[in-house]
Amino acid sequence: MDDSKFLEASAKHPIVDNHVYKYGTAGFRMKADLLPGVSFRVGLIAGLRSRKLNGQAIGVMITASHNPAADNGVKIVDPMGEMLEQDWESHATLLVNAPTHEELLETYKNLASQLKIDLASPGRVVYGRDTRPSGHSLAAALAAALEATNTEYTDFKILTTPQLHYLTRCVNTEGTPKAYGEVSEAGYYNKLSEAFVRALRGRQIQGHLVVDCANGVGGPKLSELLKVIPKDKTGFNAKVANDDVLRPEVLNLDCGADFVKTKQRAPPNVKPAADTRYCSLDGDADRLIYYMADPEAGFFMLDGDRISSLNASFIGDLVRSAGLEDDIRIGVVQTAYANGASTTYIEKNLQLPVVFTPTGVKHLHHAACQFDIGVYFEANGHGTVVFSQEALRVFREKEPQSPAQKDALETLAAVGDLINQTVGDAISDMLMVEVILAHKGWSLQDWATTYTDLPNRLVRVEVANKDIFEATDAERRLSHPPGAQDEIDQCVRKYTTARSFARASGTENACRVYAEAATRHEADELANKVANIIKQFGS
Ligand SMILES: CC(=O)N[C@H]1[C@@H](OP(=O)(O)O)O[C@H](CO)[C@@H](O)[C@@H]1O
Ligand SMILES: [Mg+2]
Repeated sequence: MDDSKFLEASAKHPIVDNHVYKYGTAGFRMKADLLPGVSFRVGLIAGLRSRKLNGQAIGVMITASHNPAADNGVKIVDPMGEMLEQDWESHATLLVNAPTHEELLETYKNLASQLKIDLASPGRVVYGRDTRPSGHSLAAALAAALEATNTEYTDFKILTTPQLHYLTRCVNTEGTPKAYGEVSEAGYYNKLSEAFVRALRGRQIQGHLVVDCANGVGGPKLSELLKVIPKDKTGFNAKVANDDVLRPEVLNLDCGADFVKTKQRAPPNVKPAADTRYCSLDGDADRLIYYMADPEAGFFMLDGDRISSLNASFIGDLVRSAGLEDDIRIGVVQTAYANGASTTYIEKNLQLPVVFTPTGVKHLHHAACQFDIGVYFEANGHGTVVFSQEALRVFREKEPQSPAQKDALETLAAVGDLINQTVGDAISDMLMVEVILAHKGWSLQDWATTYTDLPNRLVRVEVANKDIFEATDAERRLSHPPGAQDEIDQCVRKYTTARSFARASGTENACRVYAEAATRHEADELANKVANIIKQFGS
């Protein structure tokens, strides 16, 4: 490695003084003007990680998802499309915070020797970005680090986050028995479209679907996909809404999955009509929320918990029809934010085990991989279904004993291709929901009647230092500060069926309080009481 080349490139991409950076749940995410130096340094760490993993390609995605247009973020993707391994988050934090260019070079070399990485060995990085205007210069800063360290790279330009995860896995499995797909954006569309047709098995999708794309990257990408989906074979009639990517100021503004979930209403420019299905993606197309205008209830939302239980119900039935119920273990993974009614429905009605993990999809994904088929979604609509290699092999190779078994096995194999195995993917999840509704012959109303949500409230509480709040038991209880959990427990005990917890956010300097109770009034009251406890302990 050429030290002077390294220092010269680094000097052109300084970090901003007096700012402490931390690799969090969503990588490094903040105002875009703080990020060029960070992006450069992420290039360094991605190159190191690739070299550590024998030259397998590492992915980097430049996006700030549902945040405003002025923000951006840089996130690292491991070879199979998973989130960066946890130990490496602290390496990334260490490297990004090196105060001078010389100290950066020293930290880089120290990390390499500590982790036994040969800096002369080949490294490879692939990257993409969402539609934010700042993405272009952040990609250039990333490329500068890759150039300076002789790391091979491919710029896949504008992509959804899940597309970048898909491509990372494709690059690393190309030409092997585990080949995940063709290494191109077109390959992604063809794979989804083909699996969609196969999963429908001749069924026609009824009615219309309006897709709010949050004025983000999902808009143009969904339009590309719709060009290759055969309408005659699927009946799929989707209209793309909020797909203006030329005006950055409208990105995620009064639209998108995060807006719909947190405001519990449709985007003002989408006026739900009866008999039409609606869904919203977020700014980088990895979250999905469905909704409708119910003739009686008005606006009605079908969130990540509903998408999760719909998938679990469908896949559970298929596994039974295929005669595989004794061979394949299906499990559902949720966080403490999942509505208690969904958990009860999955355990009691669907008879499937539910496991809880801390917030953040990396935790859910990991837990889901412990099952042969693991279904995981956060309530906010981010999630997917993961199939073990063994399960996929059984679907292909098991000798069917009846036409019904054959049908179920073929549907399961198609579903395995349709669902993005690398990460939650709003576009792939949406096709999956459409397939399931077509199979069940369900409208959104039918889907909505599976269970009734418990009234709930989520409150954000500003505190001086959120880090004094430490959680345990899948973040359902506070271990610190001492005494806080006792007070929460006392509060909750005053209600007959209620649940509440508080935790420090992993993405913002604040705490979140969640409460669930038998009535709307009780849920609000409990959330406010617990929020007050957090304020007291946090001041
Ligand atoms: C209650 C909630 O929705 N929390 C979100 C939010 O995490 P916090 O750690 O709560 O800030 O952002 C995460 C990243 O997008 C997402 O995984 C998570 O579900
Ligand atoms: Mg997102």
